[in-house]
Amino acid sequence: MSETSSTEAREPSIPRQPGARRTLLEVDQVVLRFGGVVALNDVSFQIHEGEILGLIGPNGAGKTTTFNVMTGVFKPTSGQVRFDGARVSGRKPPEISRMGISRTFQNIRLFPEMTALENVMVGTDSRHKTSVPGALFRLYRVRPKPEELPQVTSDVPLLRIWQQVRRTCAQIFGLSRHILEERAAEKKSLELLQFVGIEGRANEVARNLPYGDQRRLEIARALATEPKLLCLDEPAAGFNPAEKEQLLTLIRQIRDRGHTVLLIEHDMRLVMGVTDRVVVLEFGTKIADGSPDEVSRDPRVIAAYLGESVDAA
Ligand SMILES: Nc1ncnc2c1ncn2[C@@H]1O[C@H](COP(=O)(O)OP(=O)(O)OP(=O)(O)O)[C@@H](O)[C@H]1O
Repeated sequence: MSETSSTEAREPSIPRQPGARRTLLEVDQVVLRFGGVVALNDVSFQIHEGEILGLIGPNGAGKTTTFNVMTGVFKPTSGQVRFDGARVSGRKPPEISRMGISRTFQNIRLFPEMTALENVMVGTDSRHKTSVPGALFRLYRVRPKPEELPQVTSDVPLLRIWQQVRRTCAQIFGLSRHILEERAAEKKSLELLQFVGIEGRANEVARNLPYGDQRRLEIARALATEPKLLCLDEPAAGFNPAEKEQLLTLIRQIRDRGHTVLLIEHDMRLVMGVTDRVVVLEFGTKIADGSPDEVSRDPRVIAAYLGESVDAA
């Protein structure tokens, strides 16, 4: 399980109301200034374990900036973010990823020359135990499980003997932990490609994939880090209605796999259809926090969306 390396920053556990879900992430009075621009103005909200929380607001409201503060890209001017009882603010993005927060980007950021499978395998790296020297020099050997041993399958006598020798050596001397981790990563990555519905594209180079598949691939890569909290930044951008419908189902399935989800999205039908709760920002300030139904009837939210009802927006 992801555990922070330093214990000194561990905060007292966040109080929990009887019967209430555990608070997984807490944004606490966060202010972020870029020179004279106040991008986030005393923003506070919580994300509960197992929920799908929508983060909405008009353009420039501060949604992506909130993601960036949560994932360590920006350090808040004041206030802090706590995740799973530990302070996030001030940590580097890779460390925050290991703590269990993962994200996708508004503008897709894949490794364009790598295959879909390789892109997802990169995501599994943060969970590997073997260091670079350990991998290069095969420093660590572990006793493999029976199914991990080299198989003896050939009918050609000489080849069969060679396979038998390899199997016996693996039984006696063990196998490189790096090799076993790579094999497990490949298996897990293939399963994730299947989960997001693009297993047939595993060996295609990412830049050649259709746009919708690139978005799904980003989600698979983010899931490969085994996040407790997955942050999706406008995952439906550029999707047609049928693709949005599939995405809605996928987001629910992600939650059902045990991940908590934070969703930034402009498509209100999607937000209202999939979220349990919605936080609304306007000009860097939180103006509403409630169920999709409550928020869509909130006069301040309606005014923020230029007088239209949220459904219409
Ligand atoms: N690196 C930066 N430097 C200066 N100002 C920034 C920076 N990043 C964001 N801002 C400003 O912070 C404010 C919030 O921007 P942000 O991108 O978080 O909004 P958003 O709600 O995600 O908008 P959109 O829906 O258009 O993506 C905007 O005024 C933006 O110009």
